[in-house]
Amino acid sequence: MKAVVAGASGGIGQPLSLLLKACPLLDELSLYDVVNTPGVTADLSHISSPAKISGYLPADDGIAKAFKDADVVVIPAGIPRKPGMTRDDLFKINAGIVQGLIKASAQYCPKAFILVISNPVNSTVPIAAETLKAEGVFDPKRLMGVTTLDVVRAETFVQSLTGERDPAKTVIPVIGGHSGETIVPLFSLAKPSVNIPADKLDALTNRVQFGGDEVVKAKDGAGSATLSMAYAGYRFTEKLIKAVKGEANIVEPSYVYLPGVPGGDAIAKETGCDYFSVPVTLGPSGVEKVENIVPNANEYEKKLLQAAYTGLKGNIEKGIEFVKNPPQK
Ligand SMILES: NC(=O)C1=CN([C@@H]2O[C@H](COP(=O)(O)OP(=O)(O)OC[C@H]3O[C@@H](n4cnc5c(N)ncnc54)[C@H](O)[C@@H]3O)[C@@H](O)[C@H]2O)C=CC1
Ligand SMILES: O=C([O-])CC(=O)C(=O)O
Repeated sequence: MKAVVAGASGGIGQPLSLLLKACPLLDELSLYDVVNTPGVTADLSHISSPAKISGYLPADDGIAKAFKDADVVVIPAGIPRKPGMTRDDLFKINAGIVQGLIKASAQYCPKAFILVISNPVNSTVPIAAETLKAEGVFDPKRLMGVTTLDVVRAETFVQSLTGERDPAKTVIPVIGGHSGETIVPLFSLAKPSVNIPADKLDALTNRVQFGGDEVVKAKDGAGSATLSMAYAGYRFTEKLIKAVKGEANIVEPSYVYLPGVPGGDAIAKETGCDYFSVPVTLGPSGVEKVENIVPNANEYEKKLLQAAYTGLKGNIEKGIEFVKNPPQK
């Protein structure tokens, strides 16, 4: 099992690479970035775990060597937000970065599972899908936008109300997209159920939707969530690897191309969105099936969902357009 991290020298890339280097399920870890991979690789190579590590820069066809025959490609490459920016403001720069890395995946590891972290996820995943389509290697079951940080935040923020010692023991589906109002936590479907006082629900929901802004503000110009994102990115990658290796009943929300995955058509019809984050059952071929929990949302959540659909449709269209009608240079 070989994983490649693209953007490995960054704020997310370094701690994510650390967690992956320590993961006993991996045989090979390859680090790719446009800067600093020799240092990060040398440092991580001293860790006594099974995964063999190698690092590459663009020179000497580094991207080909980095991606060659990878089973899993994780992409946290691209610029992060500064205060006052939306995730959509990152589109201009990150769209092209993601497209380039997806082209490399198509060329050097066409069967890899691709996990997209780079923002705006609502648009970068459609960019990835359209690029893979154009390269003739698109398998929707193998492309996943990483929205796990929203789930992790929902679990964490609700803990003050549940009093559970381990926040991750409460499973909360968070669906929709990955930005502001497109993020919809479904606390009414928490397992075990949680009792949220009516006067606390708005604030809790808003904190999950805008948790990213909280970190951007606190970092005060030095970027956005990196450590919690590395944790979340690792959590999703580890679940995928376990599922690929045959472990059953692994479910985690992820942002996927609905018309291409089992169970997705009904959700696309209901939401009017072709890309949506929903609980995904992971298996040896990636997305085994998706679960339509939208009808189970309560009235409060259904209102949130209406706002999410509107925002998402625009973000998705923008990503598709970027590939179909590339901006003139
Ligand atoms: N999906 C999610 O929940 C989250 C997504 N993000 C997003 O993740 C991305 C990365 O964030 P940070 O790590 O904080 O940024 P960063 O700036 O610290 O790191 C980004 C890295 O990407 C590298 N890079 C740039 N162009 C590249 C290319 N063409 N090929 C390979 N590497 C390239 C840079 O050299 C840098 O090392 C941002 O777009 C951010 O918005 C951040 C938090 C959560
Ligand atoms: O807020 C940002 O820009 C980074 C991000 O996606 C998150 O923390 O959820």
